[in-house]
Amino acid sequence: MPERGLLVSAPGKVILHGEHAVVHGKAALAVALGLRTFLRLRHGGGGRLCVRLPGVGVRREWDVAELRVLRDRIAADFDESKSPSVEQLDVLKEFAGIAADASAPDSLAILAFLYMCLAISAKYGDVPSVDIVVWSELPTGAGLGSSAAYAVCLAAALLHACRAISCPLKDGEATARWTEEEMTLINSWAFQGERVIHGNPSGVDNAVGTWGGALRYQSGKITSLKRVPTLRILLTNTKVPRSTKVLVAGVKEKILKFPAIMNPVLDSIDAISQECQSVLEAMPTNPSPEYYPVLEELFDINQHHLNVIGVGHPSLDRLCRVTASHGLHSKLTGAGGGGCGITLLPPDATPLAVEAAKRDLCACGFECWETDIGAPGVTLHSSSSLNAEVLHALAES
Ligand SMILES: Nc1ncnc2c1ncn2[C@@H]1O[C@H](COP(=O)(O)OP(=O)(O)OP(=O)(O)O)[C@@H](O)[C@H]1O
Ligand SMILES: C[C@@](O)(CCO)CC(=O)[O-]
Ligand SMILES: [Mg+2]
Repeated sequence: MPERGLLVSAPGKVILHGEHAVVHGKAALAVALGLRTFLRLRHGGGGRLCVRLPGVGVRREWDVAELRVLRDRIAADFDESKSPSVEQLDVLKEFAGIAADASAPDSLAILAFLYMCLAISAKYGDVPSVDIVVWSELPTGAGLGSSAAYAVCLAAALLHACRAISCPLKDGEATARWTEEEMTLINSWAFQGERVIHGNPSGVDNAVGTWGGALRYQSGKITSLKRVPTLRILLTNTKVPRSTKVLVAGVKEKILKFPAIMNPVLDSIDAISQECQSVLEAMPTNPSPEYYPVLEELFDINQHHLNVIGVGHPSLDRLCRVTASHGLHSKLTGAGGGGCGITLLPPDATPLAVEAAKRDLCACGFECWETDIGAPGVTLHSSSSLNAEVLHALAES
């Protein structure tokens, strides 16, 4: 890789089943999306570190010397297995002029950046003098893992800048992936970044952002699905804003208040993930309609459960009603409370029915699109793969 810099990307994700339950030790099934976050890092020199995050309206620049002092102030023995402490985050907030209880997208993005940059540079090298810009095809805060894709890109780029991971890209190659061991390191640091943004993440989103494909995740254990059929999924963004951190905290509160009522619901969600995995692994790669009634029923049951644990929203109820009126089954995906829903499109759904459903969803003010699933995880790109459109967007940001 030339010293000029690097370009990395990581995919968003769709959780088929197991959101929220996965935070409490149950299984989740998740697939990587064909929508990605990109990060370009350029070695700057001049002792400055510059970050541009156009998706959340951030443009910040610091003296590397100033960041070194800050790092030494919060220095502990930083490690990829250590959570950021409240005290460390308080010092970073004060430094960046962020209110103690701030939860705005730009504040959380800066905080995650500062933590990851200082922690990684403390462990592996020095604070790098670089220019970083991050942009995304993912909607922010809509349930598609934008925070994890951001954290995975940051982890890969900062580890690379500190020479803690190699440069797998060979001359003439457009893209390359890191080794399993390096991806494990990227994933662990991305998890710490997710902790800054989410408070108490399960780790499923950063696992998908790192490894890509389709996987089962439970208590940190990642298993690739044996076989993933080509599922057609319609994604719908209700555009209702919500915060994963707040929703995850709300579920925890409900479980503590009504353990005997909520724990069986989480067990049932776990059984749904199990059942869905068995069906997916039994399905032929090419879609076959006979498996779909079970998948659809599992969507319906889980959507009810997610309402019971308090993460539904009237906009998501509406989404489910609209698609049901066209014979299609939907559930929320990610943290819920608004954000995105997914609709299963069986091979025997007529193009007319799908088009009519899309039209009615758009008439509700929602945005919907079909996208590929099972995309590759964190990837290093040659900088020549930046197309004109992207270069223009970078110049504008
Ligand atoms: N492209 C980006 N640039 C900078 N920060 C980002 C970007 N994308 C996401 N973020 C950060 O992640 C936060 C959104 O994370 P949140 O977990 O609430 O939503 P999500 O990850 O999109 O959904 P879910 O966690 O349910 O899948 C934003 O508020 C911002 O701080
Ligand atoms: C809601 C949740 O289960 C998924 C968010 O995409 C939170 C998490 O697993 O960290
Ligand atoms: Mg998130």
